[in-house]
Amino acid sequence: MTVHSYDEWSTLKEVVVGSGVRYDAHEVELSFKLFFHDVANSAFYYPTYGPTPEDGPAADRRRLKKRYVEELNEDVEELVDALEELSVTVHRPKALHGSVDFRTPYWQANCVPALNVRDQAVVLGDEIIETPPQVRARYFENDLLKPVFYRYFAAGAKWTTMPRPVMTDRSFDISYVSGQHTPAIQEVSAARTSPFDVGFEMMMDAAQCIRFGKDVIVNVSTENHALAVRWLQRHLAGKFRFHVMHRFADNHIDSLVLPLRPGTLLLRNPEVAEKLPAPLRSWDRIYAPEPTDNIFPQYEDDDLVLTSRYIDMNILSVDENTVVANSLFPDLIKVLESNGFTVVPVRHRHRRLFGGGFHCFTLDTVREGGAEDYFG
Ligand SMILES: NC(=[NH2+])NCCC[C@H](N)C(=O)O
Repeated sequence: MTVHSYDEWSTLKEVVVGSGVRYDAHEVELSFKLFFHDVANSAFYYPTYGPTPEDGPAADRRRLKKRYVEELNEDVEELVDALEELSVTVHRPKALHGSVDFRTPYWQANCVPALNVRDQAVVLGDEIIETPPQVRARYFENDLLKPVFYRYFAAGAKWTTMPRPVMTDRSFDISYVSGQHTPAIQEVSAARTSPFDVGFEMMMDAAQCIRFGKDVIVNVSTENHALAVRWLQRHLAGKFRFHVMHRFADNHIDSLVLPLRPGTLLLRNPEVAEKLPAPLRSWDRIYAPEPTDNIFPQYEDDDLVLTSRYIDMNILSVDENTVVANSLFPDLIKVLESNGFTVVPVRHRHRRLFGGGFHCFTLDTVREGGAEDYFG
C-alpha cells in the first residue's frame, strides 16, 4: 500500500521502526550542542560538554557503551514483535554496517543509524516529506530509509525532500541558546566564518510537528525553524494548515503533547495546555505522572543523557483505544488504563541515552484516518 497518514491516533496499518545497530558514538560539536542545549541545561544532565571541539578540527566523539547499544536493540526488536502481533506491517531501515565517516564540502561528521525515524521525515496525507537536518551527524541518516521510501514511491507515494542546508556554523540561528531564552550554562562558542556561508537556512525536524487531520501544530523556536515552516506552508497550501507555536520547546514536541484520539490529549503538564492553539484547549487532558529517577538505569558521568525524564510519555498509538508504552513506567500505564486505553507494554531501557521513546523510534506511514477537520 502507498502512504496514507493524517493523524497520530487512527488505526495503524504500516509503520517504520528505526534501527539502533552501530549507534557507536555521539559527536559533540556545534550542531549537537545547539540541538541538545535545553536538556544539557537541565539539572538531570550531569556530565558537562567537555572541551569546545568546534574550535579544533576533530569533534569530541563520545563512545556509547556496547552493552547499552545491545540492550537498545533488544528492546527495539521487541517493539517490532509487539507491533507485528498487533497486525501492523513493520518496515525497517537499512542497518548501519560500520562506523561511517563522511565529509561534505563544508564539514565532516560520523553517521548515526536511522533510529529516531520520526525526526527527519513526516507523512502528510499521500506525501513523504524529508525535513532538512539540524544535526550534522544526521545529514545522511535518511539514506538508510531509501529502500522503504522507494517501495512507497513505486506504490504511488509523493516523495519530497526539503532544501538541504549547507550547514556551516553561520547557518544556525543561535538566539534561542544565547541566553535570550534560558541562560546558557555553557557558552555555545562563536561561529566560524566560511566562504560557503549563506546565512540562516531552513532546518527543522519532522518531530516538531503533530498531525491532526487537516491541521498540524508546529514548534518554531529559531529562524531556521521559521524558514522551514514557511516552506511547508507554501508547499502544502490548500491541503494542510500549520499552527505555529512560538518557542513551545527547543525543538521536538512529542514528549510534551500527543493526541490519543479526537478530543483527548496526553500532556506533560498544565502549562503545555495553555500554549496550545485555541481549538485544542477544549480537548480532554490526560497528564503524564511525574517520572521518578528510579525508573531509569543508573548512568555514569561519561554517559550523555539526551532527553528529559518525560521521554516515556512519547508513546505510539495503534488505534484510538490502544497504545504501546514503556513497561518501565507503570505509573503512566495506570493513568492511561484508567482513562480507558488498552496499553501494550514493551520494555525500553535506554530511552534517555538514545534520545527517543516509541513515538520517536517510529514513522507511521499508513493509518486509516483521513483529512478531517478537527479544528473547525
Ligand atoms: N522525536 C523525538 N526524538 N523526540 C524526543 C524528544 C525528547 C525531548 N527533547 C525530551 O527531552 O523529552
